[in-house]
Amino acid sequence: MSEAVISENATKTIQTLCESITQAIENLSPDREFITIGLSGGSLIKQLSSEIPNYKSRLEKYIPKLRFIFCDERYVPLDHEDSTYFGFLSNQFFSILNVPLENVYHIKADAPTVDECARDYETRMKSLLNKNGGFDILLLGIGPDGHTCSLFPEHKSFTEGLNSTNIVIAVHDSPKPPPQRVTLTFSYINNSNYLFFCAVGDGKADMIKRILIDRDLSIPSANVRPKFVNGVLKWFIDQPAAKALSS
Ligand SMILES: O=C(O)[C@H](O)[C@@H](O)[C@H](O)[C@H](O)COP(=O)(O)O
Repeated sequence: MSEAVISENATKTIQTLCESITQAIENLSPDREFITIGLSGGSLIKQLSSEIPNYKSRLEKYIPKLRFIFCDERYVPLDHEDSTYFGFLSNQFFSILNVPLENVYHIKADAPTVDECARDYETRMKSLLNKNGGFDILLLGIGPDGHTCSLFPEHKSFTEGLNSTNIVIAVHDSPKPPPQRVTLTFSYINNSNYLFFCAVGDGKADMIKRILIDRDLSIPSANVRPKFVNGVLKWFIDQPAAKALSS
């Protein structure tokens, strides 16, 4: 199932996203010992952290089951301002929800190389895969160039991300700084149950049209599609990001 939910502004978009995350957790919970949630970086960090307190009471009883991973992460120290983990920590996301930090699977930033960092992260990801061989809920952002996670257009990360059988690959020369990153690959992204994209602002409008109307598969984000009949792909978009859809 694929759906686009257009809200009038960024705040409403994030509210709708948080409502869907909460419902997905409620749906999955009866059958699950634990539920994996993949986080992305960029603007999503602040947006999610500012809205999530409103969902705290509904989420409270599920918190012990939640396991957080990162859909991609920058290979920088864990207390570096570019670290997505640090971004969520410093915006109080985990503390607001009382998530024990041992349930947050961050990269080993002191791995000697980004390749070793990717291999180590993949090893720890394996125990979190669900029976479909994917994750439960992935929260995805999209860049103005159409990248998602650290899978960039016209870049080795994209072809490798499409073809690799690894869960996690290393990126050495990301066009968006910082250059060294690790990222999930498409097969594991697309094996996941709930794929929630969040796109706000008119900087995303052209890409949203090329993905949702033109179905342009040269754009990495357009290749995010659940493989399972029950898989859900939902785009949470504000009016400015949706402005090219009706023209
Ligand atoms: O680490 C990163 O850079 C992200 O994980 C990246 O994939 C992000 O989600 C998009 O670039 C959208 O970012 P914005 O919402 O800030 O445009």
